[in-house]
Amino acid sequence: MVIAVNNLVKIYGNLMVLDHLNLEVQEGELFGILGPSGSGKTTAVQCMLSLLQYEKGSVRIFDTNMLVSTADIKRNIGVVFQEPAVFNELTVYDNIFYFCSLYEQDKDEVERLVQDAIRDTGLMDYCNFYPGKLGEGLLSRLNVACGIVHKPKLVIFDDPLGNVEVQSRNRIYETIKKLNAEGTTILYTSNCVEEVESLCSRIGLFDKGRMLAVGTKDELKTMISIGEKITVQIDVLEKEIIKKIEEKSNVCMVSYENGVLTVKSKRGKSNLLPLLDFLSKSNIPFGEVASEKPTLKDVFSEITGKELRNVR
Ligand SMILES: Nc1ncnc2c1ncn2[C@@H]1O[C@H](COP(=O)(O)OP(=O)(O)OP(=O)(O)O)[C@@H](O)[C@H]1O
Repeated sequence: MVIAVNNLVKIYGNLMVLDHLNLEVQEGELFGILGPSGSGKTTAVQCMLSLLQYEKGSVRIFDTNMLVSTADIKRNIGVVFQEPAVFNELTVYDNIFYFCSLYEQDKDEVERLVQDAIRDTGLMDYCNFYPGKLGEGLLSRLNVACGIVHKPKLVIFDDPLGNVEVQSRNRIYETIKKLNAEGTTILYTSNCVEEVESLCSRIGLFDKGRMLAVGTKDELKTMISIGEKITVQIDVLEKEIIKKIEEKSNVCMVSYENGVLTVKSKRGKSNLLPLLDFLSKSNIPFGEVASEKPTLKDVFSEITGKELRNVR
């Protein structure tokens, strides 16, 4: 176990931000914490790293109690927050060099690690730039490079991307996947479903400071009742027909808005062919048809009743 969080409680005034949080991340995992804005993700990360004090509970990282004074395991942890933590008076190269030298004394080794980080984050053409001259995407890449340059065994990314443009976003995803493939354990927090779904091997659905469900994306999708979502374009649909569709076995939700019929059905046999057959027999002309499996967004909203942000 690389991270073991046990019954963590953090209170601000009357607000219990972390409500007996439990979390286990195993060696080699790319574990995602998916939760809406304000659910307590950053607070959880800061408590885990002993950057914040908490009321109750314990945090063990690499089998050691994580305390403010626990300096020796910090060498093995890299942290990337969304807000870039770099020096504006140092160039891109010097920033990465500085952060690496905090952990590594051997100059040649530092040089080698810095070159690796520059290559992995695609900053080769920007080594002599100052952070103030970089756009948001490149600044984010520099922030990542500074957090991972010393090749820690665990990297924690706390919603690192904000509104970063696609090219830098994809570059950072590639960097994270490569780190993980090389054996680095990763904890990644986000409120973006697509991001967590495509990156993470195991995901914890998180709200109000609690872990609601944990599993692979496929495991999480089997936890809800919806098995299939069908959408059909129909210009005009009478209420009577909608009622008949609602009455069909296996159907759990029907809506008709802006010329689109949506039918959600329970797991089991697909409803697609019977539905199209029913529409044809009822002489209802229809256009484009789509059938999709539930997404993590559906899982989250069924468990919490809340919507999560989708693709950025
Ligand atoms: N220093 C503080 N004092 C009081 N309340 C705080 C403090 N820091 C955070 N909070 C509150 O704790 C809750 C959780 O905040 P936190 O930043 O951990 O959430 P988050 O999930 O990381 O959100 P986001 O994705 O927007 O960063 C919020 O309601 C926030 O207002």
